[in-house]
Formats: sequence, C-alpha cells, structure tokens
Amino acid sequence: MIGVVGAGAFGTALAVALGREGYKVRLWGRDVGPLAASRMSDRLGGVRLPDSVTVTAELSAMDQTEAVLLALPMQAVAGFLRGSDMQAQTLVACCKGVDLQTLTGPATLMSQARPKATVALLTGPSFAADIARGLPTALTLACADDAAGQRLQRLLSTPVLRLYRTVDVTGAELGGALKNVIAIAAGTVIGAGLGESARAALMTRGYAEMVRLALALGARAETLAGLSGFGDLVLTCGSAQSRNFSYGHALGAGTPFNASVTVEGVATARAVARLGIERGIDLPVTAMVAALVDGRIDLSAAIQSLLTRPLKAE
Ligand SMILES: NC(=O)C1=CN([C@@H]2O[C@H](COP(=O)(O)OP(=O)(O)OC[C@H]3O[C@@H](n4cnc5c(N)ncnc54)[C@H](OP(=O)(O)O)[C@@H]3O)[C@@H](O)[C@H]2O)C=CC1
Ligand SMILES: O=C(CO)COP(=O)(O)O
Repeated sequence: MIGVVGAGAFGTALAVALGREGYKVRLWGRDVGPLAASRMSDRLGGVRLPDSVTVTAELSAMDQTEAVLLALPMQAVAGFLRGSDMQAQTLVACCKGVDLQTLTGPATLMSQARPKATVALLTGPSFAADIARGLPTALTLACADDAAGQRLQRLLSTPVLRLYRTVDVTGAELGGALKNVIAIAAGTVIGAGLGESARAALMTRGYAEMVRLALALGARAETLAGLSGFGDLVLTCGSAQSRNFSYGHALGAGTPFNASVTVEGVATARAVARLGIERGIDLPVTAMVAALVDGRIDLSAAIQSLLTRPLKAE
C-alpha cells in the first residue's frame, strides 16, 4: 500500500500511475469529496482514477502504508507537518522549492520535522498530465540512505516511470527548486518578445547560477547535470505547459495570470535570493526574478540590469 498526500495535479498523477500498475494507493486531500464521487480529476484533463486508488480525507489512512508521497506546494509543507500527527515512517517529498521560513528544501524540512523517518525526494522533468496519461517519464529518487533509496526505487518505478537514484539530496532539492525560478525568467524573456537566443542565454547563465549555489551548499555538480537539474530546466523553460514559464510569459507580455495557480518559483525566488545574500553567492537571475515578482523593478529595468553586468569569463 502506498500513500499520497495532496490530491492536486502531481499527487493525483502519481496515484494514477501507480494505481494503473496494480498498486493499492490511498490518495489523501483536504477537500476530496468531488474527486471521490466522480473519480475524475479536472486538474488532469478528466483522467479517471484506477479502481485500486482509494480517495480519503482521513490522514490516519496513511499510517499503514509502505511509503507516503507528499505532493503539496512547498510553502504548505512545514504547516502540514506541524499540524498533522501522521505516523508514516517513510516519507517521499514530491515538491519543488525552498521554504521561505527555514530556507531549506522539502526533504530537509521533512527530516527535521520527522527525525526518525526515512526521507527521500522524487523530482525531475515530468508534467503531471504526461504521467497521468502513462507517457514515458524519468525522475530522480534522492535518498541519503542508499539502501532505503534502492528499496524506494524498486517500489515506485513502473515500466513507464523510470527512477534513477542518487544520495545527493541537496543537489536534487536545489535543481528542482531553482529551475522554476529560471523558468519564470525564460517565460518573461519570451513573453516580452526578446527571442529564442535570449532564452538560451538565460537558461545557460541560469544553469551556471544553479551549479554555483548547489556547489556552495555541498551538492555534487553531476546531480545538477542530471534529470533533477538540467533535465527539468530544459523541460520547464521550454514548454508553455509549465506554470512557472506561463507565469513569466504573462509578466513579460503584461497579460493577466490566474493567481490561484501553483507557481513554485515565486516564493522560491524570494527564498533563494535571501540565501544568496546570506552566503555571499552571486545569483543575478534569481535576484532579478525576486525583484520583478515583488514589483521592486519593472521589466525594462530587469532586462537592463542583466545586460549591463560587467563582461567576464564564461
Ligand atoms: N503539476 C506538475 O506537473 C508537477 C508538480 N510538481 C510539484 O508538486 C507540488 C504540488 O504541485 P501540484 O500538485 O502541481 O499543485 P496543485 O496546485 O495542482 O495542487 C496542490 C494540492 O495541494 C493541496 N494543498 C495546498 N495547500 C495545502 C495545505 N496547506 N494542506 C493540505 N493540502 C494543501 C491543494 O488542495 P486544495 O485543492 O484543497 O487547495 C491541492 O490539492 C509542487 O511542489 C510542484 O512543483 C512536481 C512535478 C510535476
Ligand atoms: O515541475 C514541473 C515539470 O517537471 C512542472 O512545472 P510547473 O510547476 O512549472 O508546471
């Protein structure tokens, strides 16, 4: 039995993917009445839940599971952990971001809140809708305890959902968090009509920034070059299916954006900009995105600030 906390797009997609393979899955959400009744998720374009997925509003349903996948927005994770007495001993963070209060990633936050639990992170290039449709996807499963990581890799992989393993949790956390910030910047550039060449420049300099921060925080460069970093950067910066990219596009084009949509890069830009200042690490793209989303600079000033940086070696 596998538990999934969060019946949004990603949690539901994971439940569908695992349920389709015959796993028994319990999917928890705080307001799951309509989903339990219709067994169709509107967030996933009407995908139907397999019979092996049970929808529940009772958190105690998570206690007898082999692992619980936590698919909540990053800024909701700390409050959820504080407010719940969930007893599950294996927790897999499925969110991307940096917590604004503690400036840590989701797996680190969970390890601190549940020191006795085995904690892992599932991250990488994957749109929930693709997973729910059964399209091939490869993800990173990061767990500091490699034996536990191997068990989870076997448990959660399916023929179309391939999990690659690493023990570098920090690197995987940072890749997933930072690519959303760079995707907002990429969307802004395209929305403002600055062209594909500018997007490629921004992605490349953004990637350099991701690696710089990750190395300073003890991560491995090769993790950033993998699915959870480079892979997800390419997907998110290159597709209008991405909410972070679309949010940036609306900023750049000066068009409205639905405020109820989950856009993890906004809070993460604020958190990472603070982290950069605290650690004395130069993060110009992140600082620009943080200033832009908070309205501290306008678009032309943001672009100008990147174009007028001193010329330097690559
Ligand atoms: N969507 C995607 O393609 C992918 C998403 N992810 C990551 O998954 C995480 C979740 O995103 P996603 O599922 O897309 O987001 P959604 O906006 O689709 O869903 C978020 C879910 O979290 C619930 N939620 C929000 N706040 C709380 C809270 N305080 N307590 C309990 N439940 C809460 C919402 O419940 P309610 O409906 O009641 O508000 C909703 O069910 C993010 O970190 C995202 O980056 C990762 C890979 C792919
Ligand atoms: O993380 C994702 C793809 O890997 C989903 O991206 P968005 O949250 O920008 O939609």
